[in-house]
Amino acid sequence: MSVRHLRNFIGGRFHDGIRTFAKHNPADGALIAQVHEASRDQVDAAVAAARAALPGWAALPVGERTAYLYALADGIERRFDEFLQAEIADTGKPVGWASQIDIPRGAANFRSFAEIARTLDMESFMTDTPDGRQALNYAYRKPLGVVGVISPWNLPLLLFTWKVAPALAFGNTVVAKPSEVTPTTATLLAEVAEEIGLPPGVFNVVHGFGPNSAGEFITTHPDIDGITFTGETATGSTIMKAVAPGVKPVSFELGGKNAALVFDDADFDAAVAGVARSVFANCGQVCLCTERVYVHRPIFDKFVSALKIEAEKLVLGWPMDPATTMGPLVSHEHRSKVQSYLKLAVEEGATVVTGGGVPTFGDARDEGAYIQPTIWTGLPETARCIKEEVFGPVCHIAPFDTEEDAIRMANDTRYGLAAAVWTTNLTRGHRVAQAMNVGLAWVNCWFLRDLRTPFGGSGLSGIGREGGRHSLHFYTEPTNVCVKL
Ligand SMILES: NC(=O)c1ccc[n+]([C@@H]2O[C@H](COP(=O)([O-])OP(=O)(O)OC[C@H]3O[C@@H](n4cnc5c(N)ncnc54)[C@H](O)[C@@H]3O)[C@@H](O)[C@H]2O)c1
Ligand SMILES: O=C/C=C/C=C(\O)C(=O)O
Repeated sequence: MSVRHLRNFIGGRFHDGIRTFAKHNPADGALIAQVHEASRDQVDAAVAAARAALPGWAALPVGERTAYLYALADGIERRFDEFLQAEIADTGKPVGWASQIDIPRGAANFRSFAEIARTLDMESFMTDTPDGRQALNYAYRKPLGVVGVISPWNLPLLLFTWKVAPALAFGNTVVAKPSEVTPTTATLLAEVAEEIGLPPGVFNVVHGFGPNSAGEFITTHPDIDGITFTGETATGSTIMKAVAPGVKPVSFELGGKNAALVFDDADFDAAVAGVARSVFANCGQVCLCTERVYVHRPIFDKFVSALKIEAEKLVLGWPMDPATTMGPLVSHEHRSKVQSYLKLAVEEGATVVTGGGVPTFGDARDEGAYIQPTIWTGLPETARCIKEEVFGPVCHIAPFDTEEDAIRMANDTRYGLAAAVWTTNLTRGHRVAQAMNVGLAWVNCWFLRDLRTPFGGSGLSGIGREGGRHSLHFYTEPTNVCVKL
């Protein structure tokens, strides 16, 4: 594959950066792109372009504004294969997953938020007044303004568009920075924006890193009105400090240490298949992935054996091979982090049921960032491997005796993102799901998404919710108008 140059998209035009950095394919280490890092001046220029474009974009009739979003969705689909190849080369994720999840959701995010923006109602109240008359209150919503979007590497296009789409739909303009680890599909989206004639400055893409680079330049910029960020909890904390002087609103989707609870009344095969998916999908690199599995004691041994079989069935192949069910981790740096947990788990006393190391292939994949799917048992609930997010294809399985124990153990975390409950007892399913201290509780499924629902987490997993009208709340500011009648 030829080496692409990924440039910054500012004010509707592509610009070289101050320097370039290399982007490698995590499957075989091949150089795939030179990325143009934006300077502080270029981030300033992007913010200025977004500010200049804001009044015109915000004033467009909603039908005209959303027509651009539908065109962006169509544009992604027109270049589907190019987006797909780029996402796979950047991340190493299997073609089966990327073609069903990442790229379709890129288009769906634009369509869904266009639909939501077109069909919004408005909050209003009739209020009795002391003189026996009435007043009409209504919450008139205006765009937040120039929104800074900072996104991670695990679902690059999906998570980038999950924020860009609502921001644009509700009349904001955007300065967005994709992860330096996965910069390509954001650049392709900028090309689509250019192709469809999106007004210059409405959507700007700058490349770079966090500290002392585009990430920090965005979050500390005085003329940005709010920041929406998905990534690590520690980065969220840094960004909060950066925006504090300007008291800017933030929306944070951060890490997780998500539990799956498997009851003895579950459909056993469905639970095994579902947990295998929630642990190993995308090589464990979805914020929603399960890393702690709690299983009812009567079926514990049987479940551990069955999940081991599922893990060992995974095909660690080339990402573009349709038979591949697990690709490499996103980078060697990330693999080093995951490996440090594989080592730590053993030091902490884990029994390694399967995996625990790096596979060898005897071909160019040995230069890649592959890791074995890994299952542990036997760790105390206080172990670091039970408390800290690994973000790899790993889980610990522990037994529980009662529903109360399961709920207590699942909730014993400072994160609060997602949980999955496996049971055929519907009452129990609702009860346990409602008892989970998380933003997202699934029953007999996982990562089943309706884009109108609130998405996000509590505790260390984030601040606020996005999705449907929850996105409206972040991306707009209401002016309550009270009219005495
Ligand atoms: N809750 C969710 O919805 C969700 C979704 C996906 C990923 N995640 C989390 O994201 C993490 C993995 O992603 P990652 O490693 O790319 O996260 P990360 O925090 O390292 O990086 C995310 C983005 O922040 C930028 N950044 C880093 N430091 C910055 C700084 N000081 N100022 C401004 N920007 C900065 C990076 O360049 C990147 O674009 C995991 O913890 C995962 O759980 C959460
Ligand atoms: O890695 C985190 C996954 C996030 C998923 C979404 O934001 C979504 O499905 O909208």
